[in-house]
Amino acid sequence: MKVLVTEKIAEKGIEALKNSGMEIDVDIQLSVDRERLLDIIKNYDAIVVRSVTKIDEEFYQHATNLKVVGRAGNGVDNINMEGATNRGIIVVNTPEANTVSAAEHTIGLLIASCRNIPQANSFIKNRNWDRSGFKGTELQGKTLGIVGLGRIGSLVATRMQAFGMRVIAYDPYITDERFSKFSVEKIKKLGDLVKKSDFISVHTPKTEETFGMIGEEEFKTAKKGVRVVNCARGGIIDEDALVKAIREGIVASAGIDVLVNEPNTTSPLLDLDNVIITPHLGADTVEAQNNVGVTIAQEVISALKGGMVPNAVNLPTLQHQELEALKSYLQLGEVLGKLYHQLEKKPIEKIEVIYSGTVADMETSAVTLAILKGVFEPILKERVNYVNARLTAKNRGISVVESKQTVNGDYMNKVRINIITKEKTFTAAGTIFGKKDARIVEVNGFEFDATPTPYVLVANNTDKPGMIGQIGTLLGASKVNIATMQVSRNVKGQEAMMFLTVDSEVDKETLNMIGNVEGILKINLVKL
Ligand SMILES: NC(=O)C1=CN([C@@H]2O[C@H](COP(=O)(O)OP(=O)(O)OC[C@H]3O[C@@H](n4cnc5c(N)ncnc54)[C@H](O)[C@@H]3O)[C@@H](O)[C@H]2O)C=CC1
Ligand SMILES: O=C(O)C(=O)COP(=O)(O)O
Repeated sequence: MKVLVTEKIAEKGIEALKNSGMEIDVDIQLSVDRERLLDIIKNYDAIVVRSVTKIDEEFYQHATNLKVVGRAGNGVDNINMEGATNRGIIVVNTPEANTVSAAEHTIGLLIASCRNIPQANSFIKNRNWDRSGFKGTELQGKTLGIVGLGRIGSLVATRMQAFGMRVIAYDPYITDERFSKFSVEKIKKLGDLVKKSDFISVHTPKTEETFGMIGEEEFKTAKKGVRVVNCARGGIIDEDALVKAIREGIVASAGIDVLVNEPNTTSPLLDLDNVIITPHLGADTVEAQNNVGVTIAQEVISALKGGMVPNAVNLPTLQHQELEALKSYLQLGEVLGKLYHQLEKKPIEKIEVIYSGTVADMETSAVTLAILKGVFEPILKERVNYVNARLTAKNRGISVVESKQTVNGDYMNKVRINIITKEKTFTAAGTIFGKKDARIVEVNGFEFDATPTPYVLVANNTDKPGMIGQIGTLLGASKVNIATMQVSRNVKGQEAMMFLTVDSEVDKETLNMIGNVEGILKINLVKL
């Protein structure tokens, strides 16, 4: 596997990638040398970027072997998510790794701007001593309005409370409990927050809704002398409107870490004395970069290995513990799904997934993805993965319905799939014994207790003497060892199903010979 790193990440991260046996190329120039990037990206399985490299539709068209985009950081606004999902490319980031640094930088900008620290520093370093031009303002007793009370916003909120600030926030997407948890007053309308705040700090992602959300209209109603900070994304506070509001004396100072266009040395904000600007340094601390580097390396490695990754942006969000608890169910889900196209050939109309018992209390959306991945893998191979499994079903006109039953049946937990076609419904069910032992417990109404193994022979036969012996003889003759064997029937003398786990592949000729045995109705080698 080859990984291209186009922006500076911590040495520890590079080492971790190398130690996993990947071939790593680091070329920081490629973040801005677009032509060369597009030219060589086809040679790579994964790319690791920060906020500079633009991962857009044109990029994906050249990245024909790409499986993973690793964002060594938090914001993913430089990455086209739809393009990745359509192609089954996993996008992973490190949303927790640099939050403290971003919050601390926000606070640094807030204090430095309201006390004119950078301006005074430049002044004295130019060999001037004059205290008259730098009078600041205290924080204590002032109102800080936070827009976006997420990871970083909430850290800023609690830290600024220690300065004696009254903290209010506008975030329509979080619960009242989150406001209470951080002792932050909830403001229902952005306009009201703007009117009440002495300081405004934005902490939302850049979205269609947030881009320009603090603009000319908002500045018209803001308190005269309001101070603003943007350490989130350029343009959340509209840059032109900010320049105007500063010139008009509405905004007393601004602390800015991010600009709409980066890198940028020509923004009019740079000409204003009461604006202090840093070149996107929010995440630039030793701790954050070590954290980010090591985390992204681990994530890219697991994503390349084809598994679920906790911080995959275009997959259900899972915490590490949740993922641990779900691992065996993901494996079981894939196994159940894989049975279908290896046993049946009918086009699917609908897939029902029923979770019952203890698994019903878990975050099962990822297990449904595992089932869908399993269903399509035998016919689409590596073109289907966790990222595009749902989309693949949708594009094929297949509806997917999940339901949960908390009542326990025969098993502590059970995952059941009903695959509905025009002619019939295929069913399969499985359970997890103990902590991690997956078992197939039912296929098409026949009950088993079968441990999935890479090769399974599944036969439908008439329930009569001699069937097992004949299959055993034919497999023995072709040197295939039977590991385990289970036979299930519902009515004596009618149809039965055999489940034989075998230690190696069974060749076509042997399969044909078994198929020709009188009483064998159907035989399939299933690869799980
Ligand atoms: N300057 C830097 O170097 C860094 C910047 N960032 C940026 O900081 C920002 C915040 O990051 P996190 O706190 O980790 O994100 P988060 O996802 O934890 O929190 C964002 C919050 O914004 C809220 N939100 C979304 N749309 C909103 C709207 N229209 N109005 C009000 N609230 C809205 C969400 O409900 C959420 O609570 C992101 O833009 C991220 O890219 C992050 C790290 C470093
Ligand atoms: O993590 C983020 O969202 C940041 O803004 C940090 O960006 P960077 O990795 O320093 O280019």
